[in-house]
Amino acid sequence: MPGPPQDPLQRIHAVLAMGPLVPVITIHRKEDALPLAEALVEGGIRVLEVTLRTPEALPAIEILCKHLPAEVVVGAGTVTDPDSYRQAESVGARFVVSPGITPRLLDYGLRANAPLLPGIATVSELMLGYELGYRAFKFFPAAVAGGLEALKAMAGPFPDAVFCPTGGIRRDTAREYLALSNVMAVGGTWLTPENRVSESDWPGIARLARESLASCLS
Ligand SMILES: O=C(O)C(=O)C[C@H](O)[C@H](O)COP(=O)(O)O
Repeated sequence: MPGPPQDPLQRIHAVLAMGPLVPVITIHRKEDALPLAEALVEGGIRVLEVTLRTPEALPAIEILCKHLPAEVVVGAGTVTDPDSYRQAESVGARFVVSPGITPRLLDYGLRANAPLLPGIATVSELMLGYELGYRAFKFFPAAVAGGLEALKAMAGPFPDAVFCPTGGIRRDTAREYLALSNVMAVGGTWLTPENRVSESDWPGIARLARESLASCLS
């Protein structure tokens, strides 16, 4: 049997194929990282994106990579330049998500250990990535950048491009995005509501994940 794909451009497809829902997580208290992630995993989530928006993010990624089961993939979000990309890789991030693209970021992603899911909001941005060989993109901010109709339109000229729309997606709209043939997964913060995290309501987080997955897969 062939092993896992070596090319970062293919490896990001393998990450997106692991689970249809990607929680976008911001960690404010380091001690929340593991119980929060374990609750999501208990609810059926297999891919986690921790945003590099707080000083706790890198230590949190390191903790999660060390303690979560190997079948759970932890990546870094809000990566905007090669320096933060390198930092994310150095703590074990298995993939990297950017909200947008820059030439330096796209170039680094071609050589990186952790594959890149580059963020695009327009066809021209998609084409910049496409020209370098990227075929999987974060579509951000999905709801305001054209939502379902934009993704349907992109399938015409770019039938082999796949997307993880993120931004403004909630439990009731996730299902509609996932029904599109070019959407492999959807991301969002709705899976980790701030009030439940601050109250350490881990059973509530697990339940929300389970219910969201069930409503997307039914
Ligand atoms: O930080 C990044 O790299 C981003 O691209 C932004 C996140 O994906 C959105 O903040 C999702 O937020 P919601 O719209 O609340 O689901």
